Amino acid sequence: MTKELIRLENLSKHFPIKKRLGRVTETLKAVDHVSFSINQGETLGLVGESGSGKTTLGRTILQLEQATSGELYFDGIEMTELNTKEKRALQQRMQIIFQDPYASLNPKRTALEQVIEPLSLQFDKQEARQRATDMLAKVGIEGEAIHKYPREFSGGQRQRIGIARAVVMEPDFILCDEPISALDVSIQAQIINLLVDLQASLGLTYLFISHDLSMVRYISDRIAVMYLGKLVELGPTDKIFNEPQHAYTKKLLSAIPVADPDLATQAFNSQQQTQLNKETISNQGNWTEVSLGHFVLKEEI
Ligand SMILES: Nc1ncnc2c1ncn2[C@@H]1O[C@H](COP(=O)(O)OP(=O)(O)OP(=O)(O)O)[C@@H](O)[C@H]1O
Repeated sequence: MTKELIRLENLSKHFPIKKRLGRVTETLKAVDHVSFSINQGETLGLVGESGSGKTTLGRTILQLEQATSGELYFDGIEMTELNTKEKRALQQRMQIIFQDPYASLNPKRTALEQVIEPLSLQFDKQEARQRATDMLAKVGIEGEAIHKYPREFSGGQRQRIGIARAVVMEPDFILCDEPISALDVSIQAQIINLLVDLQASLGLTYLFISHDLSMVRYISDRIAVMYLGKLVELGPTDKIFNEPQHAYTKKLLSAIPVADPDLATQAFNSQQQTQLNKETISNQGNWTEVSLGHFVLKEEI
């Protein structure tokens, strides 16, 4: 049975823009009244051109940014109202995989130490070491390699360590923020396959941000399209690619080479999934459901 893990209702994140004499004269609406839900075990692809608000939205969901307004539910709990201790407890269940694994890893720590670190608060030394070693093996870093430093690994191997570090905490949700865009094309598919395997074996839920629409198409059950801080279209992957509705989505898709249709394998169409998102979105007005689970913003931006 499908279970909703994350729900956003009218979530906004605005940044003040300081102009003359340090006075706030304008606001940048990086995320503007965004509503959708993500189900357990699902991969929701998040696309949009640079600056459309994808990373800010992801960071706000993880509570690394404080929402300006709106509601954010994680496993049924409204997160924006929690105190720091309660928030931390929930944040353990959410992790992030960054674009640049080199920047996110500590250059002075070995692969094993990097993965032990988040475990050390929760487990004794021996248990943390065993769990870290097992997780590294799961992502393909084994034997003497676990004692090497980030600079001694290739980009793909470093991303494997970054993934091990995120997954070892047994999270429910992972924000994958451009996890392959810094890697060689030849390595990208391996990392994507690793993410897919881990999702299947551990029941992970992904919000997958990427500029690479072919990859988003391959990995995502549904796709959300952002434009200037707003969600403009949301639907099953095949609908977004084959029958895009919003002018911006059409433009975005027309800018890429036609992706291999064989890659679009995971259209996500369960009735229940549709109902959950219908409820969330229909509250906001101004949306049309063009086909089952496929929503388009009516207003012009
Ligand atoms: N801390 C901040 N302070 C002020 N403005 C910010 C901050 N973080 C992001 N922004 C602005 O918010 C807007 C959305 O940025 P964001 O990084 O979320 O977009 P994005 O879609 O992820 O872009 P990219 O694909 O290039 O990563 C941009 O105009 C950005 O300059």
